[in-house]
Amino acid sequence: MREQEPFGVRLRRAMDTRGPLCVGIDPHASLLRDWGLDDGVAGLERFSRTTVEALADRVAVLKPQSAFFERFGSRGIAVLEKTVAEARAAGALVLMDAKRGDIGSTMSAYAAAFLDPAGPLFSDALTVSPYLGFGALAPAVEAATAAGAGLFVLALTSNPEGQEVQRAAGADGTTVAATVLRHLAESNAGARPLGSFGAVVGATLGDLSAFELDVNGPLLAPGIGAQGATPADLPAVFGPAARNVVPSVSRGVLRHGPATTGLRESAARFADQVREAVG
Ligand SMILES: O=C(O)c1cc(=O)[nH]c(=O)n1[C@@H]1O[C@H](COP(=O)(O)O)[C@@H](O)[C@H]1O
Repeated sequence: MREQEPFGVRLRRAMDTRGPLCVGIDPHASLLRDWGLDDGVAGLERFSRTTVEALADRVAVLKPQSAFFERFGSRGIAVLEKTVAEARAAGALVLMDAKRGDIGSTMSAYAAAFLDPAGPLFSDALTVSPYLGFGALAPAVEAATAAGAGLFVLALTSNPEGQEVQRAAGADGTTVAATVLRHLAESNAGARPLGSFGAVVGATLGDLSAFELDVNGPLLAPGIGAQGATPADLPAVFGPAARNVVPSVSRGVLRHGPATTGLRESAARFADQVREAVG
């Protein structure tokens, strides 16, 4: 039985009350250094806890990037577990950025790792990769639905290298990205006010009017800040779908730590700029 409301319902509410900003928790070695922390598990823990304490009570979504925790092995994963639990307890929705994707039978295990409410890494949503076929993600779709969780499926990523795969077209001229977006629209059909199955669409990509971005689900828009995009770019990239965009910033906010005020003021500035750009 579902233990909580669907992710799309919870996300829409959070976007409406807190504003739509997502802040990534990406403990780069260079950021740990800049914060005066050691590049080890103690530094990782301090960095993550500081970010959660500064932001989890005010931004809609926090997005820990799993790789930065995995690089410390089991002790890093233990910090990730605490980070997820503390962020959720403080009221943020947690999007686990692990970009998982495998054949269906293995995808079931990834779903158990991140989308089973009984698991220690259970998160409100998970980033997943559709490049083994959207259908291979079915176990994650099922697990997310059962748990009231969500998925963000890579569609048009913020990095320039993504285009050779994502804009490749089949015999009928349909691009890979358009196919992913169509599957998402089908997965979200009938959901109100917003489906739980989102797309990742970079804010760096310029005009995307060739793509049907209205999938009745959220659109995670990374690339703001360090990768060069700004909130002012959102209307031109997303058009009418901008109302469903969750703009995502990692280094652009994190570089203002370790002071809590620095992190909060930076997030507030991005949130203001998003409000000015998309209302
Ligand atoms: O899924 C993501 O979050 C993601 C997708 C994408 O297309 N581009 C992208 O940069 N990301 C992630 O978003 C974050 C961007 O970090 P900054 O460039 O520091 O804001 C990193 O954690 C990336 O892994």
